[in-house]
Amino acid sequence: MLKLLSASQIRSADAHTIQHESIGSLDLMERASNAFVQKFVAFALDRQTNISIYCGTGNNGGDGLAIARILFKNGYKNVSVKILHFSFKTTSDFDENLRRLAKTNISAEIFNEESEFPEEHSPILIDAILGSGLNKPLEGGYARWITHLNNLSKKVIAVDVPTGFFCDAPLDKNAIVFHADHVISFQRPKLNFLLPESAQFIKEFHVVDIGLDEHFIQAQDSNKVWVEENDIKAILKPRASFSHKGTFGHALIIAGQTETMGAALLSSEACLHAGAGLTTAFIPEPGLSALNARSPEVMAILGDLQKIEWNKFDALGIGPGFGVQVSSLEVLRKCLTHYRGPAVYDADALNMLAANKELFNLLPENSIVCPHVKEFDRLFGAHKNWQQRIETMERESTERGLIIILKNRYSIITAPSGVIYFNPTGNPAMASGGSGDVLTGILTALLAQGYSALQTTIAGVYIHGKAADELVQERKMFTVPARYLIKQLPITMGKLINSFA
Ligand SMILES: NC(=O)C1=CN([C@@H]2O[C@H](COP(=O)(O)OP(=O)(O)OC[C@H]3O[C@@H](n4cnc5c(N)ncnc54)[C@H](OP(=O)(O)O)[C@@H]3O)[C@@H](O)[C@H]2O)[C@@H](O)CC1
Ligand SMILES: Nc1ncnc2c1ncn2[C@@H]1O[C@H](COP(=O)(O)OP(=O)(O)O)[C@@H](O)[C@H]1O
Ligand SMILES: [K+]
Repeated sequence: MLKLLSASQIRSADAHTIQHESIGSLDLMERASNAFVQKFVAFALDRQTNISIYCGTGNNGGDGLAIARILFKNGYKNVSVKILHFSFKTTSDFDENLRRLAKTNISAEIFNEESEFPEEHSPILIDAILGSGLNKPLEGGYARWITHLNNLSKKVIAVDVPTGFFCDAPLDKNAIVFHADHVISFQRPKLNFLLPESAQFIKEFHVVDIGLDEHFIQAQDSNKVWVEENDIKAILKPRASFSHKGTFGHALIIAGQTETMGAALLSSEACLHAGAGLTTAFIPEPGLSALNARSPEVMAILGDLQKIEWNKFDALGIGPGFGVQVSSLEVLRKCLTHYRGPAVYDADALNMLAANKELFNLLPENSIVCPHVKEFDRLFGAHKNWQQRIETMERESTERGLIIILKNRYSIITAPSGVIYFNPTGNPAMASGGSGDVLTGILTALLAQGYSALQTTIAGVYIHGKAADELVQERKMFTVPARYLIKQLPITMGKLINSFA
């Protein structure tokens, strides 16, 4: 897992690396600029393309000047530099890179706040005006120039952080920010890249390693971490030779009503595919033929609550398509009072918990709750922004001992320990009804197999997104309906296990 750092912690990591690695700050800037260019070439395959690099006069601007020189050396001959010299202050590394640029044939123009805007013929703009040093919202000349540049509707690649974009403070939707098609960011994703409010400013971000001291970074005081594939490989265990269905637990999925039986089918089928030894679905009677037709491996308990032998099950998943009527509420109440094993609460189970706070207070420690944003706000109240939601889930997890998954592009997981995990996998092809039901099935299956609630959550959320990523990347699928996701699960899990051997 990689620790996520604030902008000021990254600055300390820069300073530490410079001090302890006998590398000058200028060399670090050169390294960062080289790393940027290595990634950038994929976005400008034609080396004849005109590229305009807009630079400020701080270190982000210094990067821009170095990038111009490195691109030129790499065969991009139509690179031009535009320096927005709005402040008398320059950094020494900016100054030195300006001297180095002067020795090349690259054209560089200087503008001040009042300058008229130059004609812009380049289809690609590189944003090296302001980076992580942003300390107040853009106004005056910066605001005027960025608004103008945004209106040109060019392809924009930002260096480290788009100009005007705060890395850590809550994003204002009316902020003036240089809108970026791609951000090539140094060493770590910045917190706000991972939150949906960034979508209006950034289409895609990429992170490049610039060789900052990883020991120093990992020792920083940050409770936010970025999950990596190796973490999942370390969690998942291969299946032992003499294992049998009893080894992998018996999962109970409580889901579905007549009109939403699909949710029960999807979650129980996902549970089966994610490796539960036995899966039983508690469903209303009209769903039986569909269940048998779709997943003959799955057993059923039909409608009658009294038939559930609670202590028979190693894991429970409740909620998908379950409804919030009195009979469902009765089942949920029974779960909370009669079932003592690990459990996942999703969808309508969460809606009922939101409407019946006394039941919410009965949730045992280490229960997994997996709301999407609407369910989250129903449970915990309205929030102004995602940073507030993160604060709430961190507090609720630590106070109640729960594991909370706030589902999104980068699903966020909070644990009773106070650690906040950001999941990297998943993609917009998953954005259709049923994807969440599959996640519930995966989580229940992992719990049944004996993984701890936290291991289950970190691995389950990762596998869910990774299966969809593989379908998009390897099979070029445009959308990934839930049933395809389910079929991919054993393949994805197999790769994660086998590549470790
Ligand atoms: N060794 C390293 O550290 C490395 C750093 N690297 C690069 O450096 C970048 C950070 O550079 P930076 O700290 O110089 O800040 P930058 O973003 O260029 O801003 C310049 C100055 O603008 C000012 N300012 C802020 N907000 C403002 C506003 N709204 N309106 C007007 N002015 C505003 C503020 O000055 P102040 O207001 O404090 O006087 C600020 O200092 C980082 O993103 C990466 O690209 C890499 O090369 C790797 C090695
Ligand atoms: N744009 C996206 N990028 C990544 N993951 C996504 C995206 N859209 C949806 N998902 C994932 O799909 C799932 C949707 O869950 P949910 O909203 O509960 O769906 P449903 O209840 O309809 O099954 C979540 O795990 C979410 O993270
Ligand atoms: K920038």
